[in-house]
Amino acid sequence: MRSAKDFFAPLAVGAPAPLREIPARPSRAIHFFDPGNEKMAAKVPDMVGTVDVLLGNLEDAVKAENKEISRAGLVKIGQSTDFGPTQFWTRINSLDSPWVLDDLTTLVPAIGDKLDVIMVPKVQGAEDIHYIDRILAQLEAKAGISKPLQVHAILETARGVANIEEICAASPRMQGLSLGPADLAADRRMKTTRVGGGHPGYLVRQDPERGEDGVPLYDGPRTTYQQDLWHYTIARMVDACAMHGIYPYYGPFGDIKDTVACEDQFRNAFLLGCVGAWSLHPVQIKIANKVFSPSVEDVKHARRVIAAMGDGTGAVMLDGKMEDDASVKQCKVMVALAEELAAIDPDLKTAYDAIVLD
Ligand SMILES: CC(=O)SCCNC(=O)CCNC(=O)[C@H](O)C(C)(C)COP(=O)(O)OP(=O)(O)OC[C@H]1O[C@@H](n2cnc3c(N)ncnc32)[C@H](O)[C@@H]1OP(=O)(O)O
Ligand SMILES: O=CC(=O)O
Ligand SMILES: [Mg+2]
Repeated sequence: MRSAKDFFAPLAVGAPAPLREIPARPSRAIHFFDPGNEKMAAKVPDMVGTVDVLLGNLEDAVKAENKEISRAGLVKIGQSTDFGPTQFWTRINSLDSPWVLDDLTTLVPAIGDKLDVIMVPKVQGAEDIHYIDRILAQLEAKAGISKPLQVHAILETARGVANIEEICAASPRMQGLSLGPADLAADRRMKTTRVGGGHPGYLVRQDPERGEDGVPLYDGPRTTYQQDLWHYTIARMVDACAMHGIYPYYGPFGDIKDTVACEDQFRNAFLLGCVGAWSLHPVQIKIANKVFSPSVEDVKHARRVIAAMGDGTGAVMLDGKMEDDASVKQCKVMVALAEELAAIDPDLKTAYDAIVLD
């Protein structure tokens, strides 16, 4: 572990100084595209400004024989696109793969000044982040890059979950974590074959009714309630990220056609503290943008509480409910997010500006 005094020192002579704080940039949808797929790649320039993050994916979902084509496609897109307000990320291949070294040594010199964040899959522990941290510093120094690249780790191994705090704390480059439910399910030997989302078998059942003699009637009808397979991991990820000042994200939802369940999964993540989710198909961008933007009703309520609370101390009654120092802090989280999003999303700005406090 590095000492506190050299934590923010560059790891290579000539590399940019690490960031002291990770900027809170809107990232409601991290939209995945394969830069080697001509049809998808052709859509990228027109998607700028419609999505918070465009991510050129080089890892899983890119066939082994296409890895070089996708990498070259990403360089071309990076060099020829003006990303404006949209962040530009990539997901590199895993650290044990034959492609990752070429990913890094190609991408950083060619488009390192355009890339905001490098997503690293299958991170197991701090040692993986330390490896990336040093090599990025060397490549940034060689390429004369002035803005440090940030690093995002996918939480998709059991060891990664066990080491989550040390991963978050491993480098000042750490921007956030995403849940990777597909690889994590495989690594944990969970018995779901889905890419994220729920499972009808993971449920609790209503207690049986009792007869007049008090004996349970086990053969009567009983409602079942499907539970969230990912609750524990998402909550753990949110705490680790909040503790380290970085950002948690829900990952992929593979049932592209089930837009309703996708919205539910994203909303659960939003309510628990995530700032965004992955979009695998254009249809999921709209869902993420909606879910991860506070509703007009929530922003209105938050503003009313803040107004009613004056200096933010004490307790008041509003609509029959007690509000105090703690609830005003919750409301400030909501309003701060609304303000960040309004700054980049004109429709949201109009909707939030139209709020009139009763
Ligand atoms: C577990 C994990 O690691 S998840 C992360 C890795 N997976 C990914 O990145 C998957 C990314 N997405 C995809 O590959 C595709 O969306 C698929 C395979 C899921 C579905 O693809 P398709 O069957 O072609 O979808 P569909 O027919 O609805 O596509 C409609 C149009 O949107 C385009 N499109 C589909 N997905 C995307 C995308 N992610 N980005 C941009 N355009 C897209 C298609 O090229 C097609 O274009 P066209 O109208 O010009 O023909
Ligand atoms: O990479 C994502 C996953 O779910 O696996
Ligand atoms: Mg994965």
